[in-house]
Amino acid sequence: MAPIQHEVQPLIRIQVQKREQSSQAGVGGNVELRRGWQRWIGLWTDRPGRQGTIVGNRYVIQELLGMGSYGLTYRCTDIQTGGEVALKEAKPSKGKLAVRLLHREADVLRHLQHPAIPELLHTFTVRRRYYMVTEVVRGQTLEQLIFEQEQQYTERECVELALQLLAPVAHVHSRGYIHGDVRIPNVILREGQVHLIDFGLARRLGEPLLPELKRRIKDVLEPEDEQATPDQDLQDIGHFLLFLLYSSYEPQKGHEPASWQEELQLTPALLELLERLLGLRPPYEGGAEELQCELERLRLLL
Ligand SMILES: Nc1ncnc2c1ncn2[C@@H]1O[C@H](COP(=O)(O)OP(=O)(O)OP(=O)(O)O)[C@@H](O)[C@H]1O
Repeated sequence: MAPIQHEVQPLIRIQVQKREQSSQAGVGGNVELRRGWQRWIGLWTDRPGRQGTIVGNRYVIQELLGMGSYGLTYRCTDIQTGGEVALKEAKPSKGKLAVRLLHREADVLRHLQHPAIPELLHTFTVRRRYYMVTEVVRGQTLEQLIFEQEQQYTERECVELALQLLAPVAHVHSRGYIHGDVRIPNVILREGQVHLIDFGLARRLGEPLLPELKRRIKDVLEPEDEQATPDQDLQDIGHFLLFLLYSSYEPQKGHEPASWQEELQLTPALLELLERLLGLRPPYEGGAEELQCELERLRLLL
């Protein structure tokens, strides 16, 4: 498969790299030594709970679903209902910021109700650790599908997936928030249906980025990203589409890296849509609704 990361990277707004860069910000002195030390402490303090461990007298850990920058998420059995849930814990090594983000995530999810967004079921604190319980989405993230399963998507399938993703994103906007982190690792596909997860960076429309996060990513933050606007999620859908489209790109022999426009050779209407999403042409003033109409129109052409 094509080296997607490399090809798309120059265009991807810095979100993909935010996490790595954030750990470097403000580090002085012997950077390597300090980083190594922090990594070691992180590995120890963030070691996942074992299978069979009961959390909060109610949730039995079955497996670790994933460890992100600020949280550990487990698939658990709820002893009270017998059902499966996702249990997310703030990453201990990330201290108060991770706990704050998890509280914010639960607060946002409380305001959302959409079939493509996991429902918030419960929050609790045990031994000063905060936990959030949501519906579990059994499936694979688009990141896993593209990079591990080497799944390839046609233009039409990409448009279909973007349309599906737009539904929960539009719902988030209609409730007065932006998701703020619409990326392939935060989109799960289950039985062909898209689900949007990870609301840790969600913000109220117009709300500036948390000062703690701003400090960590000050080198890479674009000024227009500071105040939350729906455009940021739409731009992220543009990057999401690029990742999907590159999944079926095969470089020619002796190929020199070129722009994504040259490499992907897209249907003109799709090219225009992407350029508008990525800020290379006038944006969609009508937000998610206008984008939805455009994608539906495009689907008929492909
Ligand atoms: N409700 C869920 N159902 C199924 N899997 C989930 C769910 N929530 C999270 N996961 C899995 O756990 C991983 C980490 O969860 P999440 O993205 O919420 O953590 P995070 O620390 O906020 O990550 P990030 O670094 O991407 O911000 C996800 O990539 C996904 O694989």
